[in-house]
Amino acid sequence: MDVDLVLLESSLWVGKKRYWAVLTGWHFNWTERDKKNREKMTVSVPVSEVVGVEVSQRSQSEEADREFTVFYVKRTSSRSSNQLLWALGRTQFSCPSRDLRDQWLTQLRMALKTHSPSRPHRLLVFINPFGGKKQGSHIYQSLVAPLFELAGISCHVVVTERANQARDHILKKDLTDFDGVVCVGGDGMFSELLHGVIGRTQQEAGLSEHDPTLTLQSCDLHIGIIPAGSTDCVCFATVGVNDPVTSALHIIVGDSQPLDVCSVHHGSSLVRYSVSLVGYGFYGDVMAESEKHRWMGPLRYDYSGALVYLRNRSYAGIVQYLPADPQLSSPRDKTRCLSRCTVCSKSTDRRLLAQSTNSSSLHGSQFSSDSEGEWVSVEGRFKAVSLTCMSSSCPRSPLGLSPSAHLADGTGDLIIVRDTHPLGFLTFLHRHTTTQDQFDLPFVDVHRVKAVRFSLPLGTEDNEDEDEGTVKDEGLVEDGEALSKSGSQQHLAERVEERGMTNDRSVKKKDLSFGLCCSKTPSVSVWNCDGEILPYPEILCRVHGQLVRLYARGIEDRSAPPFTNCKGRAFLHN
Ligand SMILES: CCCCCCCCCCCCC/C=C/[C@@H](O)[C@H](COP(=O)(O)O)NC(=O)CCCCC
Ligand SMILES: Nc1ncnc2c1ncn2[C@@H]1O[C@H](COP(=O)(O)OP(=O)(O)O)[C@@H](O)[C@H]1O
Ligand SMILES: [Ca+2]
Repeated sequence: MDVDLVLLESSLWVGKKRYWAVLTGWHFNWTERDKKNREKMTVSVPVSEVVGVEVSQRSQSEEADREFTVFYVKRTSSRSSNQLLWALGRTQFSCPSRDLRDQWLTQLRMALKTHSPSRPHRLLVFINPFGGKKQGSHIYQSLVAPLFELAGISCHVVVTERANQARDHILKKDLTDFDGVVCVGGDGMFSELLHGVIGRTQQEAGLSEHDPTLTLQSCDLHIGIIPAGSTDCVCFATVGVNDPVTSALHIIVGDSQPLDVCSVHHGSSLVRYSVSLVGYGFYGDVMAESEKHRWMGPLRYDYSGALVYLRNRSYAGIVQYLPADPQLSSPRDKTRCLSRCTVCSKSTDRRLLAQSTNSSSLHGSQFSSDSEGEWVSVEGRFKAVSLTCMSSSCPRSPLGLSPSAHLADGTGDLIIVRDTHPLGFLTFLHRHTTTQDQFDLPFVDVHRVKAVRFSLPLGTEDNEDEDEGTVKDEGLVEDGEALSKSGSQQHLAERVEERGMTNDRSVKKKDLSFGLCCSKTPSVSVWNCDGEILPYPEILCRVHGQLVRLYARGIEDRSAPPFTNCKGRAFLHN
């Protein structure tokens, strides 16, 4: 166990008040002392949450030469939503002498280096100028860049000019020197970084992303998200709030949150990765519809949601799933995955143990779905079939698609909403916006799973006019191009283009939502994969535990302070 040794202590002044300041390896505390030297309130900042230390910016004077300012993470509540935000706290201290000020500066900076070693020094930042309300560049320049500068982080900034530029950059360019990659944008922009980072890591490890049975190499390069998109679900579900300053501070302090990732395959090819939503039926139709209304900004989802709801469609399908171990957790256990989650920690322990006992290392080893248990099959008509690796909470749905899902337990939650009357489905949807249990409905089932397969019943008219065989042999599909292993790429690319399967969501494509104007009700829907539309109804999804790491720490439990008062005095949380 680490001993909290005192590195430096002295009397310091803040304004006209005198404090006794103590720096240990882990905390910087300052306690007010009254004239009789009695201790009053203590403010305590974990060293890991100190953003930076500066000498006084005031013009040179003897007084200014004795001052230094400490910048640190300060927790506040948002007035409108009562969510926990992080802001920049600052306290200016005055020392009895310049020598002592220099000692404080040296010791604080040294403590930061030694006790907060995972901080990034150099970041590659991608800004999508068209995401959400098109505020990405402004948000970065006005709120984030000054904080990174204060923390001594140097950044290479790329303002994207096309979809997939960020992904391609990460896949192809030299990234030596970068500690992490950051996106300023929405879930689509995050997805670009996700694909870049996972793809690059597998290339370097010599692993094929196309084989769903292979255990992929987990990625070292961290991903940061500055929310500036429409849903910003990944940020909300991993930080607890969509606030650029809060996210920038999590990046600065070098937080590290492992995240489960689902790989989505069609035939023998990887189609995409997902962390939040792989959804068929309602969510697929909403995404397809919303692309026609992108000009509305984030409101396009509310509008399209209402339109799709009114269409009242359901789709036939066969859902098969591989259940996760029910002893470990359940999607109905009413728990929440919070910072330092024990369910996720146990999953980390199991992974470490597996790595240490498997001499050939876990990575690259085969996931045998046979030895992983029995597949369960459900056939029927569904309003929606969704798989999420995490809660997928977002401002529209503060507890999310699956409130008890875990960020890093190696499982996903499969939510099956069978065909029901419109009012029932409305109740289900509406419960996403309240604290009522959306799974406590007779037409809804939820399962914690390791893998899911979806297929169409024999004889279903797949509104894809062409032969399935051609598609099956082709590869990873992105933005209308087939990044494939083999096959008639041009043919597939044309088909994808025709149906509007594109990653460039700012470009309006041909209607693929089979709107109200069509006389024939479609028998198949599309998949919404973290906001991208997939060109195949028949897919296989596999959850990869803790495949990537974000600059986040999960949602902080407001009832538990981030540090403990070991000396039993009255503490004021910063
Ligand atoms: C009567 C009230 C109905 C309210 C329904 C609320 C259900 C909300 C669940 C939202 C889950 C969101 C999961 C995240 C998905 C994102 O990856 C995706 C792309 O986001 P972005 O790149 O920021 O545009 N967003 C969606 O799929 C939006 C779904 C909206 C459904 C109404
Ligand atoms: N410069 C650009 N022009 C057009 N599309 C872009 C650009 N940069 C990124 N994109 C794409 O825009 C899509 C949506 O971006 P995102 O930042 O997620 O915003 P939103 O949340 O509003 O959908 C992403 O899928 C991304 O690939
Ligand atoms: Ca999970």
